[in-house]
Amino acid sequence: MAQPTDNAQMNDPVFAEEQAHLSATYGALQQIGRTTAKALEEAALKAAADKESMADELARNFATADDALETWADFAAMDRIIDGYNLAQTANAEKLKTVELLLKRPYFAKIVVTPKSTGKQRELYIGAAGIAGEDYRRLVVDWRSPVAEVYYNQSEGPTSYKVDGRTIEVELQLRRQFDIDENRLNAYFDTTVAIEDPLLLASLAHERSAHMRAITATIQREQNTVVRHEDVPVLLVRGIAGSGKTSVMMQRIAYLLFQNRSDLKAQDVFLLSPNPLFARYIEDVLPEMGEANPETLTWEQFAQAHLPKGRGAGSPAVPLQRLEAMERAVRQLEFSDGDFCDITLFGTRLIAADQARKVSEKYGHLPAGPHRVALMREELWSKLESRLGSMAASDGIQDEISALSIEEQLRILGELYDPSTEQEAREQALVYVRDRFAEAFDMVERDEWLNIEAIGRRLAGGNIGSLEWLFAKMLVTGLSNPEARFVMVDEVQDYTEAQLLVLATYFRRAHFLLLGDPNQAIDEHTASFNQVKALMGARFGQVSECGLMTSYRSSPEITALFARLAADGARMEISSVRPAVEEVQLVRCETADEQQQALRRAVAAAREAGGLAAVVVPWKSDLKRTAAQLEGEGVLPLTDADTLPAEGVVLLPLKLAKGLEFDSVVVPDVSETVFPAGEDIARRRLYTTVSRATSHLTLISKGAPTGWLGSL
Ligand SMILES: Nc1ncnc2c1ncn2[C@@H]1O[C@H](COP(=O)(O)OP(=O)(O)OP(=O)(O)O)[C@@H](O)[C@H]1O
Repeated sequence: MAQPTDNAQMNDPVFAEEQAHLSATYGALQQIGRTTAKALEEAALKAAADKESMADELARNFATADDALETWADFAAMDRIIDGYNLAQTANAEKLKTVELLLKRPYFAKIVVTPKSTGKQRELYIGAAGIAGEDYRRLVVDWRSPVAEVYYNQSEGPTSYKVDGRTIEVELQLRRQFDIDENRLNAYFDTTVAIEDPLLLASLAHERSAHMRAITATIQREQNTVVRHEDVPVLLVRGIAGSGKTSVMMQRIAYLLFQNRSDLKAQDVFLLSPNPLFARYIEDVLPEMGEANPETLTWEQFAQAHLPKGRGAGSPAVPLQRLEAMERAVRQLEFSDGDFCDITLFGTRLIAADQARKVSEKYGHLPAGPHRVALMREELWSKLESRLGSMAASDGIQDEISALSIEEQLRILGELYDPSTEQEAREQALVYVRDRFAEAFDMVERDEWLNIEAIGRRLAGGNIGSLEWLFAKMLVTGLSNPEARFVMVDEVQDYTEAQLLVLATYFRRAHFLLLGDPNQAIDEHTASFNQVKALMGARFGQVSECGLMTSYRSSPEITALFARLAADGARMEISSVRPAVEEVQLVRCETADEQQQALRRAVAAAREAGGLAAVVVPWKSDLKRTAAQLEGEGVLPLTDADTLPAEGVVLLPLKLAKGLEFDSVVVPDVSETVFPAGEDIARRRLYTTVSRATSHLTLISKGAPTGWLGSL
């Protein structure tokens, strides 16, 4: 391994050579940037000028059918030319984005490989994106390109990578990592082993920041298995706390977007995150990699998007058997009179329940399910149109329009209401009525003419909560998102089987990446990994699995503590790659007063240690009391609506701390009363709490500490 000091750099020919290569690459990138920006500007000017002259030259002659055809052909040709400009502009804009990204750090690694087949040595520089020089030679190779796999495999000598399922055998002669800022080479390292990976250690040594960072340059071998995993219906990743599950998930999204560049858009990817605070914590990772964010939502946001207004997401603790019974019952479902509702808007009934019932009867020969509902929806749509048509013809409407302000008339009609003929009056009235009742079409589209509550109760054989309501709607109307291509579920151990079934039904064509840690299941009734596998296996046929056992977050001392708290199977394999910091502090107090003093001292020490510290309490209901104990200490209580600050001391409940990390963590009470030794959920809650800390952990106990801590 070469890690040149400043002095050594002067005399190190390799360093000088690499600095020269970096300077040349940087210069080339700047040149590409300039050329591309110029091309963009010139093309924009030319397009504007051409559009103007093309528009002037257009004959706009519709006198005869032939003239009209010719005019349309001219228009189409003009459109094609404009499309061509737009395409070139988009490509150039993309290129400029890549240059901007690479100018921050042109590359982070170099590999020298010799393919067995050709025996011709290749030198490749790997960066956050790929780009070719003006001479068309590859300047930087994208980290997601097939050959870059060799870098992540981390072994010198004979190795291989895959292209379209074909294995390419190569000899890796050199694997060099770089610490680079713009055009300055700080150091280079020739390495293969993670534990001696200086770039990784340097990256881990940086203070943690308010936002999660991409780990592109330092993805480890076991993590790379997940990032570059072949496309499978369901990939289940089990990883200990801080093993990089979330980081790996973000890298995989970037990888998939690259792999499927031609047809996968970020909006076809969905990310289920534990809470909005966490969603904000990760929102910079993909943009930092030059990619757009996927649709990120919590379970509550997902559920509420489909539930009737005012209905909460409800409890997810619904037995799976109940949903399975509903699935069986829907096969025998018959609609009955009470299953239909009026569509009413602003006090006007636009579609009567009885109309919906009649439409349903018309399709009575079909099973009461998605196909029949789709046909009914279409017919009710037409009925709504005719209803609005007759409303437009009624006298009252004309008075309503006349009473509108000038601004409203212009907004809705695009002109003032001043019809010269009956026909014109009716046309304008129709525009007005359609605008006023536009929401009614959405109501028809959302099948609000169906009484899902009543149908759901029949399917479930009793009263239903929000989750059953949602599932009943999916079963009966076919509500789903068949366009979604990938669904990522972080913290999967916190989902119940029922929630997973709802997600699997809604995203029925998507491929799933599920990441979690059974030791971090902090709620009752959530699915075990075996249950996750059985459920997803039954729906999608195949569940592939990967494991992550190294902690990149916590010091060895903290990792050793949560490894002791892990369930037996995982305990032995858990390790940390960070340098040692300090022992975990356990402060035993006998009185409430002592505990408060200890807490205040711990908070002061955490503040002193720098970075971001958190006081993590078990429940939301503990917040008020702890905040009172810490009054005057400048501790910031956090809620769902907040964003994580870069430094200071925050106070938050465990549920909100999920997935996050802090330089210091203070736990106000780890006594037997709060974490009873006989309860497994207490073990998991303690494991999750302590594993939020990267460097400093202080546990305070009022009375005897929980038996889960053993002889700490
Ligand atoms: N290969 C890596 N290189 C650099 N940093 C890494 C790497 N892998 C993980 N990390 C860092 O380790 C920390 C933990 O990562 P992450 O939050 O993704 O883990 P996790 O498994 O999702 O954690 P948890 O389940 O405990 O919430 C983060 O600070 C992340 O940046």
